[in-house]
Amino acid sequence: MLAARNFSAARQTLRFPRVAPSFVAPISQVRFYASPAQEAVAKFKGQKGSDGKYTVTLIEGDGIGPEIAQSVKDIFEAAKAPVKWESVDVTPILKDGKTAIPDDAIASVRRNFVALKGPLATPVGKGHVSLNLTLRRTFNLFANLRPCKSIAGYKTPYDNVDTVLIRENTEGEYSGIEHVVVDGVVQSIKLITKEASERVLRFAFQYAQSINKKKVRVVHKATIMKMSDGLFLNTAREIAKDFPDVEFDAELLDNSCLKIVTDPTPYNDKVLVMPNLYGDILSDMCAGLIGGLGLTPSGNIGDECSIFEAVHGSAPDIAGQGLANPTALLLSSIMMLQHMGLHDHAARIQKATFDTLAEGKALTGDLGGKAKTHEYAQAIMSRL
Ligand SMILES: NC(=O)C1=CN([C@@H]2O[C@H](COP(=O)(O)OP(=O)(O)OC[C@H]3O[C@@H](n4cnc5c(N)ncnc54)[C@H](O)[C@@H]3O)[C@@H](O)[C@H]2O)C=CC1
Ligand SMILES: O=C(O)CCC(=O)C(=O)O
Ligand SMILES: [Mg+2]
Repeated sequence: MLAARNFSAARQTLRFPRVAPSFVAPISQVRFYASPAQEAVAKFKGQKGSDGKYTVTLIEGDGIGPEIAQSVKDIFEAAKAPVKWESVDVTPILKDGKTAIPDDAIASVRRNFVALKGPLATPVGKGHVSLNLTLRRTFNLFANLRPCKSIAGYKTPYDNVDTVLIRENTEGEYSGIEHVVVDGVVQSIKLITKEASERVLRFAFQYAQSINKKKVRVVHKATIMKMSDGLFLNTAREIAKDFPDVEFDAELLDNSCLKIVTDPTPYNDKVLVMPNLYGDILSDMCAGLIGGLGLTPSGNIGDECSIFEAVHGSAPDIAGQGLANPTALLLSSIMMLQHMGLHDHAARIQKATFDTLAEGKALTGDLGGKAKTHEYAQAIMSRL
């Protein structure tokens, strides 16, 4: 028992090593999601309404979803962001025997071209397939962009983490194609296609160029999955020829994990691109380097529509208690504003957020503070 308590105390110290905000990098000017690659790949097609606002689909999600979505709505209102939310219900329906997203929700995203999404829980073992994956597939959101940057003022073992991870978002190990071969033997199929690989790899190179990262690195396990990861890697080698000014190399996934947690700084000049599950796992790992899942945003990018969401899930352990950190969803909404070309609003909200974090007076519990979700949001709003 004592050992368990000591372990828990040590873990708290490791996870929440707060110090005075001595480390202040010029992060508030950083654009998480630069637009040039977006312009090339998936230009935002939404139009302002007669009220001067863009309509954005809002999927509040499960667990902490409604709490963090409320913070984003409050902050957008305080910042006078020209956004009108259209809330939709994505409780799954059965269509032709398969789990599907309700038609109204699909129509809303198609009409608005952009959505902000809270986390959606997936039952373990039995039950419906992941609605997150279903959404990504429905709208062909082929690239999941997951930037992860140190937060000024929040001290972690590494001060200057700046990883950019791009995850193939529609197939791979997430395909969910499984069957029983015979009793006691199941098979799960990792599906990799050249078409989906090409799309996400091309996006990775374009994105690297647009944010002035010099290198693209494929993270893979083609030593073991010679055909599937082999196809992904070989496709990357082909695509790399179209981008002679971007250096290209590859690394085995297990080695990447070791190296990133040992010292993430050599990854600052690279964009990492990889099959679906590797990106899922590595992005949570990278979040751990900067203070946890409360801080990392993402964008699911497609040709037509794009959906922005936090890297984290529904956090059932803290749901409904006002303990959630809304920063990850807020940074995702900032990526969304940038995607929509609303750069001034994005920059204002981003500055207010990073200044609040750097000051350190109103932090949520995951960052070692005592503020409730709405109190932290209020602190951001007071700077707008
Ligand atoms: N894109 C999505 O919608 C995702 C959905 N999920 C789903 O979420 C459910 C829960 O999954 P878990 O493994 O528990 O992962 P999780 O990401 O929900 O939570 C992991 C840990 O991080 C903490 N955490 C997460 N977000 C936080 C925030 N904003 N502020 C403070 N602490 C935060 C949680 O309290 C928990 O201790 C599952 O049903 C899973 O399928 C998981 C990941 C992504
Ligand atoms: O769909 C899910 O349940 C999990 C999704 C996930 O972990 C992710 O998108 O990072
Ligand atoms: Mg995940």
